[in-house]
Amino acid sequence: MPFTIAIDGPAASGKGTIARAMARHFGFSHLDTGLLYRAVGALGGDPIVAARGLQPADLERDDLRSAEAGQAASRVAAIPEVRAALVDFQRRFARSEPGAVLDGRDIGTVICPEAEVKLYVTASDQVRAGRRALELGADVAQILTELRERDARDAARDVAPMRPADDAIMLDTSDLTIEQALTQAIAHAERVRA
Ligand SMILES: Nc1ncnc2c1ncn2[C@@H]1O[C@H](COP(=O)(O)OP(=O)(O)O)[C@@H](O)[C@H]1O
Ligand SMILES: Nc1ccn([C@@H]2O[C@H](COP(=O)(O)OP(=O)(O)O)[C@@H](O)[C@H]2O)c(=O)n1
Repeated sequence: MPFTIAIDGPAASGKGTIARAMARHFGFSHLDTGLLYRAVGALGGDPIVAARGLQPADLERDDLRSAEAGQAASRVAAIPEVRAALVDFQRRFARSEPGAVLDGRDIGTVICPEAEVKLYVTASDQVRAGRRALELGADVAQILTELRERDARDAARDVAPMRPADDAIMLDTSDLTIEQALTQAIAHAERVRA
């Protein structure tokens, strides 16, 4: 039976960093599900058509990491038909052998409610904006506004809103280094696996 690790949380909380490193640690596959929504937003045109026809090459575009692509992703991610078109691919990926790590907003609640490990990664708004601003070489105040707007939209939408699963372990990385956050995340998963 494959082992699934579901990691959710708001923008720039550190979930991708933790997901990638956990996948490396356990020898699992990793899927950054935010990239699916970023690609649908970046493709333009009818987002439902774009989601239904999404190709692996669409995830390789070099314009997916920008703040604009994040906003476009968050808008198309509120469309039920867009989300529905992406479910099967994510669920299939989650069953990769010997295991998979998926990070996003609805992995523990909707995509993989049966995941063996569920983490909800958070950090204060200020810390998250500081990290993302550093990464993008952008203005912190502007990034803070963008993150808050996106988080509010992601949490308020009717379909698969961003929220911790009832059985998720909360991990606040505000005052943790990447190594400290990772040590806690791996320790939890090792306990579940044992
Ligand atoms: N615990 C941490 N301490 C300091 N910086 C972190 C931590 N976790 C992540 N980062 C940095 O913050 C930025 C955003 O992290 P990322 O994993 O991309 O977040 P998310 O996937 O939640 O958007 C990256 O530059 C990453 O190196
Ligand atoms: N499982 C997911 C993943 C992302 N998303 C949407 O896609 C947007 C971009 O996600 P992301 O994970 O790439 O964003 P960051 O947290 O890296 O900034 C989010 O703001 C959500 O609107 C989603 O709705 N469900």
